[in-house]
Amino acid sequence: MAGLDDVFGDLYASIDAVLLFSPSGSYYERFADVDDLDVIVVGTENPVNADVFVELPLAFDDIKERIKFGLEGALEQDLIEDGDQLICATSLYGDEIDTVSRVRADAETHTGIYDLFVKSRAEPAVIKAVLELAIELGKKGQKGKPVGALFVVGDAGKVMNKSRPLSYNPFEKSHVHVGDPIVNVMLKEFSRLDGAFVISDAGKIVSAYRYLEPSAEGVDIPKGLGARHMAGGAITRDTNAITIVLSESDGLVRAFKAGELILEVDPEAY
Ligand SMILES: Nc1ncnc2c1ncn2[C@@H]1O[C@H](COP(=O)(O)OP(=O)(O)OP(=O)(O)O)[C@@H](O)[C@H]1O
Ligand SMILES: [Mn+2]
Repeated sequence: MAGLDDVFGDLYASIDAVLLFSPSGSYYERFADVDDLDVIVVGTENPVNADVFVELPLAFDDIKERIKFGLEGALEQDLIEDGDQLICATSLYGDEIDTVSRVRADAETHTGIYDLFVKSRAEPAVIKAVLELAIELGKKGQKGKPVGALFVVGDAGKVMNKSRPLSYNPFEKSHVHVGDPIVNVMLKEFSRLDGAFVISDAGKIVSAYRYLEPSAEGVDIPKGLGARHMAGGAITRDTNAITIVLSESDGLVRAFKAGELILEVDPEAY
């Protein structure tokens, strides 16, 4: 009788590496005995202490996004090469790995999502904290109503030079950083009001209520989005900041870098 290997064996025949998405310790250890196999662990954290690790900024509910980010990170770190045949083992239905996909590494589908976190001026942890905040704000809104918000992260001096205050700056003399629970409450309160938050490379909140005045020439943002997104996109071309924008109208969180839309996530999925 033919075994299942005859059918599913093609899936893992002559692959170049295995990407394990958030494996448990025991699952990861089972790969130690497999000869000549490159194992890459991908996840928001690395509790198994894998030497070869790609960090995800988010758990990515959408499996395609998760794999895309993992591959992009692995390519950037030179762990895999364009054209490599890979097995991605991840979880779809629960916490355990239950899904195996065979994919080909394609350097051309580069979205910039890995660069956004790892190669921006601001610290990756700061960008991640702001992204989480925007997602949380998008999920809950302000007293049940949808809210919009614009966070400019990194290169704060230049961003301040390309913007002006709309109101008094509640962060003027404070030394507060993103990620601090108190700050999250404050930011949510202030996000009801106009303008942008300006955050430094290290996560210090420099200002709220900034009206951005970048040159928007040649900046392309998706149709249907307005001034907040235009300003949010354009400031990332004029400076080395990245922006995270929560839309009041469609509820999505978007990230821009170098004038390009890099990431679009639905807060409801997290
Ligand atoms: N240049 C700017 N700098 C900072 N904030 C801005 C700027 N332009 C607009 N905003 C803010 O964005 C808010 C919404 O503007 P608008 O509806 O035109 O943007 P949008 O891109 O459609 O965003 P949304 O999807 O949230 O509606 C404004 O009320 C204002 O607070
Ligand atoms: Mn609008």
